[in-house]
Amino acid sequence: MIDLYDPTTIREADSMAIGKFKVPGIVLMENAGLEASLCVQRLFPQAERFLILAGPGNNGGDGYVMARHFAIRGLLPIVLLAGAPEKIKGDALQNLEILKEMSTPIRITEEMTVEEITSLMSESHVVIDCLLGTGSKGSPQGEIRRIIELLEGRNNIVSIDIPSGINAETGEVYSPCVASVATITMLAMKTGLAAMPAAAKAGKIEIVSIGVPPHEVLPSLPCATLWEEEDAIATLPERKLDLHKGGRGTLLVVGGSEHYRGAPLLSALGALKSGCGVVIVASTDDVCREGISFLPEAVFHPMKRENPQDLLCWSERGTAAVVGPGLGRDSHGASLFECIWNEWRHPLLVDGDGIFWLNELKSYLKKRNDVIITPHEGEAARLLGLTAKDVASSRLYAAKELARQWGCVVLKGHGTVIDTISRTVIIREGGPELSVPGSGDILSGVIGTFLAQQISLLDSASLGVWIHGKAGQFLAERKGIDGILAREIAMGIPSVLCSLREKEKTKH
Ligand SMILES: NC(=O)C1=CN([C@@H]2O[C@H](COP(=O)(O)OP(=O)(O)OC[C@H]3O[C@@H](n4cnc5c(N)ncnc54)[C@H](OP(=O)(O)O)[C@@H]3O)[C@@H](O)[C@H]2O)[C@@H](O)CC1
Ligand SMILES: [K+]
Repeated sequence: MIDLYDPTTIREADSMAIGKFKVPGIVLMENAGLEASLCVQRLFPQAERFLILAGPGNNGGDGYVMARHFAIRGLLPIVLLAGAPEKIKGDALQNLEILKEMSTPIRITEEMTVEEITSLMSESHVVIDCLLGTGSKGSPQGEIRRIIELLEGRNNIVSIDIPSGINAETGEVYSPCVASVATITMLAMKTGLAAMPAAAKAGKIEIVSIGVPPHEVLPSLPCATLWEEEDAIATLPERKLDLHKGGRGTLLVVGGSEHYRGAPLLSALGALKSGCGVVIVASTDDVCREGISFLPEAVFHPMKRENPQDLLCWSERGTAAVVGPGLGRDSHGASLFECIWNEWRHPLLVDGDGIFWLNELKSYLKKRNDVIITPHEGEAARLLGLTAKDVASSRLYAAKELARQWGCVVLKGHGTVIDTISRTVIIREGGPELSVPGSGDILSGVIGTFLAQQISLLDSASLGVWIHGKAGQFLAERKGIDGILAREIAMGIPSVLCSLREKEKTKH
């Protein structure tokens, strides 16, 4: 698990380092710049010529320290000051003054032509972005804007602390924004570096020390966490030797309609391939009849249109339900959804058309605190009264708002965000291979499986998303990212689980 902190918390930690540990700010900057310069050399061992683009704040200050250490090692740094030099103050100014005493070239971008700047960029082995850090606000302006625009298309940029032009708290990307091959971030990872769309601008992330122990200056609860394989291993349900199928959970999947017959079957497949004990597909007569040949391992419950309550006969045996895959948007779908939401007494996952009905029927629905909703950006936008573009540009914010209304939300898309108001988890496994029809249905079954085994909402959602993403990734490595069928993702899940359990064994 990688802990993530917003810029305000990081700035408080910096102040605490200065206050509690009595480490002067200039020493923190020295440590940050020295460590960052070493890190750049580890990433680019052959590089000799470094172009350091420095903004007016302390992010620029880190750049002057880096330039000094490159020069000490006999390398060739050049510093370009972007923006008015009279704005530079404090620790950054002091480091600039030191640098001025050395022979390192320092130039002011405002006095340079585009050709001069771009030819320096082209001649450098590595361009280092020290334009804006955690003190940046909104889209880059003035000279900094001009310089970022000139960086467009370059593939040798390393950003210091954050790529200039992202919002380090929300993961929003402003225009223009630096796109880096690597980001060297100080003290701890910032939330915006893990959240899409900004995560795509950061490249490989390296965390460097500023000379104080992070756990001494950072709060014990991070603002969010990035899930890793070790978290999936730690969350896997236990498998005792005398396990029976009931111990693997009993999941009811409610969905399917005339035009969407496959969705509940894919959800059931996702559940069975994730190790669910019993899966009951409650659907139309046709789906149940045809479903038996697709998935004979499932139990089928043909629904009575006139009596949705009939489904509740599974309340005794069932331990969780998924409602929504292909459910349909006619009155039958509405009454089924309302019945399950208001009367099903076990944890519930709402997906697909279930999310449509959630929005339509919200004033008729009881308050529940055992529900996971799994919208994609379009569905999230509808629930929030925003556009899909708004949601895509600020995924952390959208997930938090949805969690406030519904308790636990899985905002799908690359860099899935899971939010329960008090906790935020980001999962980066999986890529474009997962954006295929039926992939979300599979995911609902995977998460449903863990819910059915009494794993908490947050852990079920995180484990389900991680496994689904990893299955996609394994598949993409062998077959590429195009033409994957959703059922192939499900078929890959046992290998993911197997590899996690193998690693679990070696840990003990
Ligand atoms: N604190 C510490 O102990 C340590 C901090 N460290 C380093 O300091 C960094 C934070 O430094 P910081 O606070 O000086 O902010 P930073 O991002 O460099 O720039 C602020 C300047 O940019 C300007 N500006 C803002 N937005 C803008 C925009 N959109 N477009 C154009 N200009 C804009 C803003 O102008 P103003 O708003 O004041 O007019 C101001 O002049 C941090 O990321 C890390 O690298 C490390 O050394 C470890 C120790
Ligand atoms: K930067």
